[in-house]
Amino acid sequence: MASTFPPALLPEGFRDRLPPEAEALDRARAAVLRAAALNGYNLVEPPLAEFEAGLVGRLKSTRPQDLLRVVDPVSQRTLALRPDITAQVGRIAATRLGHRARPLRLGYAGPVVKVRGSELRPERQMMQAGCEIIGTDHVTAVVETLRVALDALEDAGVTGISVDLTLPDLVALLASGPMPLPADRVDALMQELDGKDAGALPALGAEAYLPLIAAAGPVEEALARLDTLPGHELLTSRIAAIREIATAIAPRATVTLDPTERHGFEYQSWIGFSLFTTRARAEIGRGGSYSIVHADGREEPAVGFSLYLDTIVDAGIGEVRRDRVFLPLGTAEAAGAAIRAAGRATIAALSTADDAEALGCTHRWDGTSIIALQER
Ligand SMILES: N[C@@H](Cc1c[nH]c[nH+]1)C(=O)O
Repeated sequence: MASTFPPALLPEGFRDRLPPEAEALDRARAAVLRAAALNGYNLVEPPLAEFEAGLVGRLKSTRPQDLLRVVDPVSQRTLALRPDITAQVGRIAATRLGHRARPLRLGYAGPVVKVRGSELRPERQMMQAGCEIIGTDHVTAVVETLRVALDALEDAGVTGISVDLTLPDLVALLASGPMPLPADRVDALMQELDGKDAGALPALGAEAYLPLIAAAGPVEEALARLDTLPGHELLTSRIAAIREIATAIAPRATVTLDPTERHGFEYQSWIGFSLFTTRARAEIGRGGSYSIVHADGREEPAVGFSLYLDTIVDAGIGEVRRDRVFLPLGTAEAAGAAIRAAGRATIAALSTADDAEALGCTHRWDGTSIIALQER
């Protein structure tokens, strides 16, 4: 009979996680939730889908075209799959937890779905896990979120961590104040800064911004270059904040600064950061400050981070092999229970034909003790 299955089993950007990666993903997720709980963040579990209108607007940046949407036959309304849990945490903080004392600390973990993958990360479904502090975006809160992110990453077995700091709203603020530039040129300037195209700045009348291009790299050198810009209160306070953050996390991570990096920071405000490991090309996380829009239009400051657990797992991090002990048919239940209590997995024979090695067992129970199987 001809197969009725489609030639590609899954849509582009979606995949099955198999062993041992599925287990590594689960472990990474547990590491984030442990770090969150130990640092006083309470867990929230928002749903996978909600009304489109609920996901757009809360953080001022999500656009309907960035959402994977469906028309719900039940409500006759457009639903969207969440592309980012941070916006949902913002909704919860502004509504059902609006009365709770601030700062409010919330943690989360779950899958998110993007309408499009990126070059470095073609997957459209990813596991996101993170923490948000709602009620402040002070530098002390930024330092705390970075420390919790580092706790989680270290617990997950990630090494060679670097943190790339950025100042998402810096150019716009400088242009509207201390380093004036007509509003119609600000977008062009930002694009040239994205491309680090120093040659294009004079044509825009934006020579003053040249030091921003040079001010990318290891944090101390980058700050020294930023210091050469004429002293403005705004810049001085940002430089001081970057120094404070860098000093606080430097013992645990390499810190770099790219003051004009905007890519991926659609809603972050004064500070943003990307997390990397030497073992993966793509980011393993991102975060920063932002504001949550309440129903009455009031904006509440917040700061947080999200880790992209798939990138960690794809780098081969977090795979822990557990001993697998084969229990021949008829093994006493108590014997298996004792082996499991010691943290080993048991694989019980269901028939005399079951083969320990073929089933991936590392050991076998011989009725009195655990015998290692030969390495194949
Ligand atoms: N959710 C953002 C990162 C973030 C968390 N909190 C603030 N920013 C992202 O995945 O890019």
